[in-house]
Amino acid sequence: MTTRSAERPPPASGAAAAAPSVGLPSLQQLFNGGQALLQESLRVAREVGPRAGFARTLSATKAFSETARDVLVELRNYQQQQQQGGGSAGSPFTRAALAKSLRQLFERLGATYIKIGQFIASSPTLFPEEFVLEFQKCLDQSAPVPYSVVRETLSAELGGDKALTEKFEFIDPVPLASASIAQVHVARLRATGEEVVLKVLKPGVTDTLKADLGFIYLASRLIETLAPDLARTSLGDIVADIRSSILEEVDFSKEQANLEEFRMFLDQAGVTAATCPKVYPELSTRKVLTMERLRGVSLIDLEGIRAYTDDPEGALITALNTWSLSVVLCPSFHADVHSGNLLVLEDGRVGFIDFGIVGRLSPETWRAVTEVGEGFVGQDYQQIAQGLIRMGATAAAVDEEKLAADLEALFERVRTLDPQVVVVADMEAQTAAASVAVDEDQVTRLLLEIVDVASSNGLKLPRQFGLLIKQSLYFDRYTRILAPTLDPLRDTRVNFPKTVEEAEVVVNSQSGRQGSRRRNVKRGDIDDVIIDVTPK
Ligand SMILES: Nc1ncnc2c1ncn2[C@@H]1O[C@H](COP(=O)(O)OP(=O)(O)OP(=O)(O)O)[C@@H](O)[C@H]1O
Repeated sequence: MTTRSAERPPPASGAAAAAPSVGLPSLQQLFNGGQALLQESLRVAREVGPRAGFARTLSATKAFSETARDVLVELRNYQQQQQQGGGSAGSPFTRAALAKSLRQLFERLGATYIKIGQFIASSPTLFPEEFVLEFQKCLDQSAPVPYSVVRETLSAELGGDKALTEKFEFIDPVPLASASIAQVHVARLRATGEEVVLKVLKPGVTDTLKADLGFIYLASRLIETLAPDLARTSLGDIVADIRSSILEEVDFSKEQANLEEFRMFLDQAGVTAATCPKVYPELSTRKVLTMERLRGVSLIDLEGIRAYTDDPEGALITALNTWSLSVVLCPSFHADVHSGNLLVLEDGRVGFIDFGIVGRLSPETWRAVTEVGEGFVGQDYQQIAQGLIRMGATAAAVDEEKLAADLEALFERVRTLDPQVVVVADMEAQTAAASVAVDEDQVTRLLLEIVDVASSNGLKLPRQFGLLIKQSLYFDRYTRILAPTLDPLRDTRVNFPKTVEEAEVVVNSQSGRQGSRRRNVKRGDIDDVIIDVTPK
């Protein structure tokens, strides 16, 4: 991850920086900004290249016109209903309707925009509720590319056809999974007979990303130039954050590093009941990630889990303990523990997969999170309020008492939430999937409520906090499914270490070892920045 300052585009020479507090830019500012923009445009155009840029423009035009057509149809239906005196159709002019059209457009625009959609979905501290909820539905399933194309990438990345045949005894031409950016194939290593999976970047993704991100960057600069007021809402920061987060996901060497970091943490903490795929660095590049295949079932597949362990509750506690220990002891934490990424393996261990999105916390934020956690355990809402105030950014003083009261009311509601949103064990696969979707939607709604309480009290919370809480809420849901009678905050089998020292005590008591297992944690270059989207 990068810091905001490292990624932030340089200010247009004078235009944005010297913007007046209200009104239109002066001619001189427009001239300066325009010049800078022209230079940027030429640079981006050079980076993208004429072919990629042209092809992208064509496909984007098609996506825009399809979406415009859909919006027009909705508009016509709405008008007809209004004329007939009916009123069941929702107005196409609401923010929710706009969010829906935008989500459909993003799906049509493909990889970059699907990733942006996912970024919006996971950033309730940044975007309005309607958009966060709508973009949860952003589908990341795309048609698989033919194996011959995947094979070309594998060959180019791993040393040619001959090397492929030497290294792999078998590569399954039918993909295990296919998403917008990557496709996953099962394979077997010739040398050891080990079963692996190959996560392969789809061809053309990088060109599309360059073209799209270049366009988005230029659009944000154009807005900054034309509307200096908006420039002061940190638009550049948001674009920079989106850009760095997307680029991280398509560079598999980053995911490799995240996996290795997590494995090292498991090893040093002596965790044996959970694992993540081992990476084969000699068979991995920026476009190909070769890793151990984990065989198992999703953490919410209660019936499937029972085939591997007679203690589903124990599996959940292992997942929970491992994840919370990693937040404290590992430089990064898994920031996408949705049900497809947490497995119960055939040998009963818990498997974490997909480390494309990770979070990192600065020491300050971690201290504040600790305070919030302590307050939560002791139901001390004053303390939770203090922690939130410490980690957030405020323009004016926050009324601590009122924030504490609002939080108490919110958590009361959370506790009494309808617990019947569970996946029934013997459901047909499709029905089960639908239930889970509802479940994940609830998780997001809860998070939005917390963010809402904070912002209605004048607090802006860092994006990393949103990521952290979202994972906690996922675990809360899994508890309702796997261990409805478990109270994680009071059960002595569940550990929530609040500091590195406490985490080490947990580790030592589990392993019977003494001494410090503290990693050389570098938390200084963390990007838990607060991005302010409110016009000042
Ligand atoms: N190490 C592994 N062992 C077994 N299956 C795996 C492994 N890695 C990935 N898969 C399978 O491939 C699918 C896609 O992998 P992954 O989640 O890493 O890709 P992704 O592009 O980030 O997908 P998504 O956006 O759905 O999370 C997983 O849901 C899982 O079914």
